[in-house]
Amino acid sequence: MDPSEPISLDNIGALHTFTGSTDEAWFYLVTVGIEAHGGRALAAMVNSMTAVREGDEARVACCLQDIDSSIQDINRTLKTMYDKCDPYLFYWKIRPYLAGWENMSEAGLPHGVLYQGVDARDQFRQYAGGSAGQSSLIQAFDIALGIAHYPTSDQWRCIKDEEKRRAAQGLPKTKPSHTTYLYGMRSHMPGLHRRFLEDLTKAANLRPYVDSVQGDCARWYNRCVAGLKKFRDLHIQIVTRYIVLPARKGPSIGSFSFGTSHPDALSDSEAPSTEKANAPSRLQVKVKTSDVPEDPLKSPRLRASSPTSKSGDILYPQLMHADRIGHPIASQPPLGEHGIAKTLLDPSSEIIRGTGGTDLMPFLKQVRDETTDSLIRP
Ligand code: HEM
Repeated sequence: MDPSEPISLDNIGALHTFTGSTDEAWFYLVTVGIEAHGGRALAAMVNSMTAVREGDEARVACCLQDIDSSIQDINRTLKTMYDKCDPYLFYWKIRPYLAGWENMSEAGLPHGVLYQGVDARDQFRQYAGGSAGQSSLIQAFDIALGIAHYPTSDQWRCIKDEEKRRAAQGLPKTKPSHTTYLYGMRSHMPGLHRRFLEDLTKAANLRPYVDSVQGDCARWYNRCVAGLKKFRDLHIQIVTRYIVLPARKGPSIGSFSFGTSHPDALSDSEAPSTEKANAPSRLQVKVKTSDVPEDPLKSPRLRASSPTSKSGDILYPQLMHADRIGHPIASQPPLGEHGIAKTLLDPSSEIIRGTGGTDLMPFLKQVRDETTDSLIRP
């Protein structure tokens, strides 16, 4: 980056990537570009809250206008993902490095990954993969605008297990508002970002104020909410192109490429419904639960190897069930046919997981709809 120039997509580059591809670099750079546009919105959020406390209606409207303009820039930047990041390459080549190993039992990692030689005792660890769900910027918009999120049914199941565990250990129950996936992602943020979100939550006063004064404030407030809803619509379209469709299609080269039609061609109504997104796949391979070891310590077979050849394919090292010395296990369906996002143990459910382990389409749609719910009615 040239420090004398502003942070923009033309002025930043990636020093390191897993794959050495420009597609991977672009995936990170677009995210950075979005964060850069968000900077001025953060200042406007804090400013607007002070203005509310001082009862300065005109200033509140002005700050909301700044927030709106930053969201518009963010949305324009998000759309550029298609320009230099190919969905097929993303799903099959880049994403395995980002997938993580938390809530990934369905992908064959019921206990996470065995860390050997890291500390005295070899143990399984579970870590969520990298996701821009860990962006403190987007959560800051939600907090400032008073947009509330709730656990999904999928998360409730995890919460119930967690509650049982806590009860067994005599620990108090978790707080409901602290049990959403988005809240959990805060533990992956830098500490100061997390603290900022906590402080912002304590200070948040915009929505009730705007609701009481209406007028210009409500108009700009609703534009901000509509902008954030648009962000989530665009993001759902991206997830459809980059995860849902490749996961459904399987690794046939040429299925998606730079020839992919522009996202604008995929209208909101064309974004897949939950039912469509979860429809049975052509490449679905049934796996018996009995095929999967109860205790992977006794039967480890999830070591890296090749999905396509015995000698190993360095493009997809994480995608193959293999024995301890890396020989593919013939009776296991190679994860390479599905990608790490797909459920394997319960093909009838056809859940597609995000890198954070969410049942992603229902989750993303719920978050989008919760955004719309906070529009202020006159
Ligand atoms: C190829 C591009 C992208 C893909 C495939 C993608 C995929 C996903 C997935 C699967 C999730 C669900 C959570 C999980 O389990 O990981 C998610 C969440 C999220 N992503 Fe992305 N993402 C992409 C780009 C971006 C970018 C550039 C941003 C910008 C900040 C972003 C922001 C978010 C946010 C904020 C969430 C949390 C849900 C929400 O607040 O709406 N994503 N993403």
